[in-house]
Parts: sequence; C-alpha cells; structure tokens
Amino acid sequence: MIESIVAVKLVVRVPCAIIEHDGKVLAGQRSAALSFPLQWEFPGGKQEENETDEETLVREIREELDVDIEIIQKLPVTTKDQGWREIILVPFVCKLRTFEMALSEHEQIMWLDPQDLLSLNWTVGDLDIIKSYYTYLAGK
Ligand SMILES: Nc1nc2c([nH]c(=O)n2[C@@H]2O[C@H](COP(=O)(O)OP(=O)(O)OP(=O)(O)O)[C@@H](O)[C@H]2O)c(=O)[nH]1
Repeated sequence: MIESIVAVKLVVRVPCAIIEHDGKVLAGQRSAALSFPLQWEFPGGKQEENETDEETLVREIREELDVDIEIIQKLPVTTKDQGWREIILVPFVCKLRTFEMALSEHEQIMWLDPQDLLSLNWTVGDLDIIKSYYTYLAGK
C-alpha cells in the first residue's frame, strides 16, 4: 500500500502600500484586537477574487485610511511562512491623491523618515519590504 501525506496550505496574497508624503513614509500599528497585535505594518490587506494587486491595494487603503492613492512602483514580492498559511506580501511605493485620513482599523499611524523605519516593531515580513524599499531609494 502506498501511503501519502498531502499538506494543504492556505496561500494569502496581501498587497501593501509604502505611502510617501513630504519625504516621510506611513506606518500603521495593527489593532490590539487583530492577529500580531500592536505590531507595525504597511497598510494593505488580503486580495479578493478577481482583483489585481493594484485594485486590492486601492480598495484596502480606502477602507482602512479613507484616502485615495496613486501607485508609483511595485517592489519585489516577499513570502512569509506562518505555519498553517503562507503570506505573499506584494509591496508598492505609493503617494497620496487625497489627504484627509480617517483610521478605521489601525490603532494609530506614524509618518517616519525612511531611515527611522527600523525603529518600530514590524510584523515579520516587513523587514524584507523595508530592505527592498532602501534599495529602491538608493537607485532613485
Ligand atoms: N496589510 C499588511 N499585512 C501584513 C503585512 N505584513 C504581514 O505579515 N501582514 C500579514 O498579512 C495579513 C493581512 O491580513 P489583513 O490585514 O487583511 O487582515 P487581518 O489582520 O484581519 O488578517 P488575519 O487576522 O487573518 O491575520 C495579516 O495576517 C498580516 O499580519 C503588512 O505589511 N501589511
């Protein structure tokens, strides 16, 4: 008899936004009530069926921050294994098209100088994103 174990893993695609404004970058602190409570992330969220990465991102940023963004540049995708699921983070450098923010999910936001980003306690996948962002800035 041939026995086999088939591991099924959920794969979640999460576009997220590195929003630049006046030389600063926006970081969002996750709510105390969510997974990875009070850790910092680039706003964004899970892709829904039939959405492009860009459509997901524009929708999520409207939902979470009530602003419109313009997407400037896609950065390299990074993958995080959370055991029972794999998170595919798809980062985009963006700028604001509207400026009045209203938070609906985050505990708080902060605008940081790019060189200060690593002072926060980021969710695990975001350190790769910050590294890619520094490479992007160095090549500008
Ligand atoms: N938006 C966003 N999510 C991130 C980042 N880094 C990272 O690991 N994630 C993970 O990707 C998932 C995005 O889910 P979400 O923002 O749509 O919703 P959620 O917290 O309710 O999800 P969850 O409860 O399933 O973890 C979360 O598990 C989050 O921890 C990031 O920079 N931005």
